[in-house]
Amino acid sequence: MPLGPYPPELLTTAQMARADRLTIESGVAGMALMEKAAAAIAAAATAFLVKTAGRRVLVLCGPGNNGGDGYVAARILRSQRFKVRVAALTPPDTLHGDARLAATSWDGRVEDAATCDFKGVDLVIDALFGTGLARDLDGPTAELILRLNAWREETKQKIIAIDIPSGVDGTSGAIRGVAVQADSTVTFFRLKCGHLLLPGRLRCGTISCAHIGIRSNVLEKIQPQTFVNEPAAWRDALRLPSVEGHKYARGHAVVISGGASHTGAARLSALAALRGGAGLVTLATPQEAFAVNAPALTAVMLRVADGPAGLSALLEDKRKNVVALGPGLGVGEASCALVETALAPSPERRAVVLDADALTSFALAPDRLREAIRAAPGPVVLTPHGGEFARLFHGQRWERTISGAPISKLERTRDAARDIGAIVIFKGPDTVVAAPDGRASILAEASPWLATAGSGDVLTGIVAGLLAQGMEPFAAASCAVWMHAAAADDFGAGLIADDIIDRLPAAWRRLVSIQP
Ligand SMILES: NC(=O)C1=CN([C@@H]2O[C@H](COP(=O)(O)OP(=O)(O)OC[C@H]3O[C@@H](n4cnc5c(N)ncnc54)[C@H](O)[C@@H]3O)[C@@H](O)[C@H]2O)[C@H](O)CC1
Ligand SMILES: [K+]
Repeated sequence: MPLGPYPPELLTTAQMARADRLTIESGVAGMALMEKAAAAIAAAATAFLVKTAGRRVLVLCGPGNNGGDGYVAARILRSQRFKVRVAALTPPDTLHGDARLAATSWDGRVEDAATCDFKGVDLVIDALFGTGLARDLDGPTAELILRLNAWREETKQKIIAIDIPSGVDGTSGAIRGVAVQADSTVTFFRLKCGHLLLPGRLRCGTISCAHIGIRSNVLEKIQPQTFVNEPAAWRDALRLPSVEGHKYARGHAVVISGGASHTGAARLSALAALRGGAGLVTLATPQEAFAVNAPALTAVMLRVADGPAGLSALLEDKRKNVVALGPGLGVGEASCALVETALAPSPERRAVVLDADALTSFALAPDRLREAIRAAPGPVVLTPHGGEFARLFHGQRWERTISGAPISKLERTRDAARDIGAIVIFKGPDTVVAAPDGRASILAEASPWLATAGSGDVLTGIVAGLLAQGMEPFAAASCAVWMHAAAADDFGAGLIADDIIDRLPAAWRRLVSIQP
């Protein structure tokens, strides 16, 4: 369960190391950063121990500066009269730099972590590895982490991780061999991508971010491209209705219905587009499905549009500025032709949202979709889930990075967006949105109840609704993902897709109440 709101930027471990270097070059001592980091950890530990009346802390220290933070936190906690034990992977006199200085500030005993026990311990502080983790953990270190996790499971006692649970790759969220299962993670300056990407996020517990004296202006040099998907990242781009505005000023979205036996999905998208803020929404239906769709619609309008010719005729109305298709559309050549019609060159910068069958229809011919997107006059947003993503982008690099970590969902989405020239919303519990120019956002938290039939159709509609209002496309895609999650969060347990639509006004109210 992460706990927002967080600072907007997300960093890779290399970017964090650069922030650290730039700060030290500007005259701040590395030890001063470490003292502040350790103080934040000690404060989190104290809050826990006071609440539980526990007194006994075990700090597990690794060979680098993460371990250094651990030694300093141990010293601070002992000065507060907690019973503190320190166990280390390597003897303190083998450490270097700030870690060595930190270790000398601890004048107590240092046990061997490989053989230490957890008897009577109320809280473990994991200071084994942080952002310097460079390869998979194995041998005695891996055994220690397995023992630690088993102790937590058995005793229900808690673990606080310094910076990131040891074994989680800060950049990708991958587990490098094994990883600590923390209850709480205290990180510094900015969250790392691996805090929000799965499976890393599930190892962090609640995440908090402490300020340790690194100034935000270092980001001007680092230029992060990845953001937490929270309103701070896109609230300025939101279009709110103006007093003198009319419905056409808020755009007209067209959603394409499937055949008579597959109409529900597109109706969910259409209603969500309206709730997403489009001024008008038309459901374009094949003649054969007209009688099914007509009695099921009220505020959404209905027009017959058979095949590409019917769609072209409908789109002659220049005010129809977004087309969304895919939900319930069917997989095959007929859907490819409809997508190509929606993307066809025209003087208008009409936006297109492609989901579900509109994506799967191109699985055997992704180049054909790429060509159509390249020729499209307006922004294009694709909303694949894992299966659709794998089908469409199967030519992607899947191998590991130089350090051996798997390519993350973030990088795969970014590659896909660049490759196909569209904004890609890669759905899941850690939904990533990426734009062809490299910007990306990661959703911090989503209700597991969102994994329900029709949920994706609703997201497609919200994207269309926001694009219809003229919102900048990357912002619109990120905002749609957030609104979808916020509506689900507002509803709570037992959610079905229709409930997400019903709760979109609550998400709007949250957004309207935030001052830009
Ligand atoms: N960034 C900041 O502003 C601050 C960071 N602090 C803390 O420092 C760590 C990062 O420290 P670093 O020394 O770079 O890395 P680690 O401590 O995570 O570990 C590096 C250490 O471990 C060895 N190593 C790496 N992978 C493995 C492995 N799989 N098996 C065995 N050994 C491994 C590597 O060779 C190094 O020796 C950051 O997380 C913060 O906690 C500062 O204290 C505050 C400022
Ligand atoms: K750690």
